[in-house]
Amino acid sequence: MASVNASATLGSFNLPALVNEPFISYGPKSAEREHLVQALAEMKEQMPFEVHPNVNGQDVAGTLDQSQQTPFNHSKMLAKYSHASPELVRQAIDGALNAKKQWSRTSLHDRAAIFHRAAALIRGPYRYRMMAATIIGQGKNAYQADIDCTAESIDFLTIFPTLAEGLYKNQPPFNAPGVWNRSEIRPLDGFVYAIAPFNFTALAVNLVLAPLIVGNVVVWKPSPGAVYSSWLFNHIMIEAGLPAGVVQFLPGDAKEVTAEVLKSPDFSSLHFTGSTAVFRSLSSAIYSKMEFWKSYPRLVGETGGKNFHLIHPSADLKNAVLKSVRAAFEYQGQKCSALSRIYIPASLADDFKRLLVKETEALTMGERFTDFIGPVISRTAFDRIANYIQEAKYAPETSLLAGGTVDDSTGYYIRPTIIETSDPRSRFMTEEVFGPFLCLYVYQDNDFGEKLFNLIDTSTQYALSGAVFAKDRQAIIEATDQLRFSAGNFYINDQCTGAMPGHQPFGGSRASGTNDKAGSAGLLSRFVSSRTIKEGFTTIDSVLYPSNLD
Ligand SMILES: NC(=O)c1ccc[n+]([C@@H]2O[C@H](COP(=O)([O-])OP(=O)(O)OC[C@H]3O[C@@H](n4cnc5c(N)ncnc54)[C@H](O)[C@@H]3O)[C@@H](O)[C@H]2O)c1
Ligand SMILES: N[C@@H](CCC=O)C(=O)O
Repeated sequence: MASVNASATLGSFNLPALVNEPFISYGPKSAEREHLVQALAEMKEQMPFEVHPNVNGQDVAGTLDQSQQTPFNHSKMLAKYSHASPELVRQAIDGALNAKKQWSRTSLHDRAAIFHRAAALIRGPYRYRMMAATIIGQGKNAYQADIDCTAESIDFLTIFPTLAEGLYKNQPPFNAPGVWNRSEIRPLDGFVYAIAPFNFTALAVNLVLAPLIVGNVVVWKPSPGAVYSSWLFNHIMIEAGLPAGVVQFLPGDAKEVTAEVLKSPDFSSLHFTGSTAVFRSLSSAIYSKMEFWKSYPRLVGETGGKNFHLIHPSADLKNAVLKSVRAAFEYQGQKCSALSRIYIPASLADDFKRLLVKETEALTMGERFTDFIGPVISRTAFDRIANYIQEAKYAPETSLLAGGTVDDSTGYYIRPTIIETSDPRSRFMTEEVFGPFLCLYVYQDNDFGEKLFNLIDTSTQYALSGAVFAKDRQAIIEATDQLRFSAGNFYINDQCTGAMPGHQPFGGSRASGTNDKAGSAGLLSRFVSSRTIKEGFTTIDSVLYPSNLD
């Protein structure tokens, strides 16, 4: 019998106050830029690093036959790593279930202390190593890495304990005389399986931490495109005091690891972020054998998008253009929220396109601090996006406005590309590309209203992120109302990317996911299976009620 953690019984603690992690500028001549330059140089000197699965708190050495290249230069390896075998996956599940006996009894405040300690480690001694790992490994510039692996990761680490405390405090409002009703926030039966995407170090952090803070144990398959930053985060959690086995870090063949995980009847939840196709196939596999599981598995998945900007004739043109360029091309369009289709009124079209193209063509590509654009993540992504752009360039209904060229001689570079189409339901306006590709459609000003809203709402299967740009309040009111189900994150006169935990809880519905919102209390509640306790303080003298008496 595991011992009960005593500290919960010796005080009613308050968590540290929430402070949003500020962004760092990394401006010219700043001290932080110098630190980062040094960390990047050191990492390039030391790489490739060796990464192995980490099970029950130990690295389990295997054959280093996998590699994570840097997308800036495909001849350079950031890390060599080994895959978890099916046998190791089984050991990891057993170890996690064993670790759960104590972790599920550990008080929220002790779990929170580990989270806050990890936040302090990222804020302090690990900041520049995390930055360098995310920049070199995932192809980000300094700003994109900072908002991700430091600011957003730290925000998840500090906000989850506070959100969990809110769940804990959510107690039954009624107590009859002589009765005390209580809700106990138990973790799910079994273990949670987390599968992470490559594009945000912080999203892996979210996938692991949300189940963890409410007492679950997590078997985690990181993305092959983010192995090193993921390993580093796991290492930080261990250094912060996370007990062995609570998180099992399992880089591996996605299908093989998943097949092994789904052989365990103790699988209780899939926490997934990635493409719609993969989440759908996993959901089908899980739903197809419901009688096999010990409980009803919770499926939580945040997936793809075809995100829009709708420009009204009254919009501030410059603001709309500049934010559209950022939304479409920051991090090479490899954000699930990236702008990918834009609707422009005919009255603004010439000026809008002129400025849009000018600003896009001015963006430089490369590895320098001054470069806004970096490479796409991998050879597979490069080939897929390059082929897509080729098809878009030569389709009969399109014309190329900017970009359209690619270069994989050193890294996986694709010029930010803008295509105009005369067919608003063409595949270029409806399919996710997940790269630096923007499709533009010019509508007649008179069509702003039901006809256009209906087009935006029904032309794709996705409903992740979108924005309206207008000065006319009535236009804003109508768009906000009519596009209610077209985006889980809706922006007014702001770009459709850049959601931050605790500010804009993020997620979409329809084919974009289960919309449980990363970094929200709603998400935590998906990993909770509460127990209601009723305690009676009074005794009774008779079986009969007064209504039974003569
Ligand atoms: N909605 C969101 O919050 C959000 C956030 C980030 C990324 N995304 C989406 O993620 C996608 C890009 O990320 P990606 O390229 O890493 O996605 P992906 O679907 O290719 O991979 C995601 C994860 O699934 C694993 N995987 C792949 N095939 C699998 C299989 N058959 N079985 C089990 N696991 C499998 C991968 O190894 C990886 O760990 C885009 O579609 C993007 O929109 C969504
Ligand atoms: N928080 C992010 C989520 C991006 C998904 O990949 C954003 O909205 O930019």
